[in-house]
Amino acid sequence: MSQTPPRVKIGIIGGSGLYSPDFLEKVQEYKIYTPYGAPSSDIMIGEIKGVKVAFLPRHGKRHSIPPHMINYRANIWALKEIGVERLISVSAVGSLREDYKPGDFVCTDQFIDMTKRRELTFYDGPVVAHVSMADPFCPELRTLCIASAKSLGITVHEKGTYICIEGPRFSTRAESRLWRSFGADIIGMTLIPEVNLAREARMCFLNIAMVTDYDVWAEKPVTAHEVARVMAENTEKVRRLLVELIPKIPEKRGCQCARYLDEALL
Ligand SMILES: CSC[C@H]1O[C@H](OP(=O)(O)O)[C@H](O)[C@@H]1O
Ligand SMILES: Nc1ncnc2[nH]cnc12
Repeated sequence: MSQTPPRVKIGIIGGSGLYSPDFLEKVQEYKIYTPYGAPSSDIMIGEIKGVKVAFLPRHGKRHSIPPHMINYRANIWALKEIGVERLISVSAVGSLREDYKPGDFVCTDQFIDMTKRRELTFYDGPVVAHVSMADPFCPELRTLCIASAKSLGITVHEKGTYICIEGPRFSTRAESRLWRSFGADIIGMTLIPEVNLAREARMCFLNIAMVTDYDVWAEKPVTAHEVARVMAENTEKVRRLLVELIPKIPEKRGCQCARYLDEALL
């Protein structure tokens, strides 16, 4: 393991089924210390077509960390520490509507937070921050992601509201019907507080959601094994999308993601 990590502007947080950066070249691992403790694993840094990329599996390399126990603050802090400005999070999600089918991708554009007991901010006082979350995802990265998916022939839904539940259990049928009535399109357990913390860290944030199941509003209840199986069948598409997308990301940011914090601090 190397000691001092290089500066890296693009980061990926892998979710269920995406535990290794085997789509990167020249990968090296770095241990990063944070004031919040250890991130989910060592940070792996490699390259795609000459572009440096950091990779971190949020559930750990062997999926040993459940969604409610992930140290989200340590993960975002560690990525910020090595220079990450643009963060791509990959998630397995259930579908809450018929036309978002298992195997489809969703470029998430909104979220609803139903989590209950997570550390939601880097600003616990005395410095107080209320960041705007009206538009939580980077418009530049979303446009590039949608274009890249289309160019590869991957079915991508250009919008989707992700409802984040506390987990680790799946929803009841009544809850699943309720989430649908809220207007949510997809469901998962990990977007919150990753996306909030990334904004507080002045990062651009993109969520690539891969539909693995129809949750439980449809007839058959979802199981963790089903999610893992569908994700395993589709991770190759995720890898191809990342390899297509990342070299297209411009060096300079043209969005306002880095500036939201300026208007948030009291
Ligand atoms: C393995 S089933 C539920 C699990 O899968 C999703 O993980 P991720 O968002 O990291 O891809 C979901 O949020 C749950 O954590
Ligand atoms: N149906 C579902 N509910 C919550 N998280 C999920 N991750 C994948 N499928 C899910």
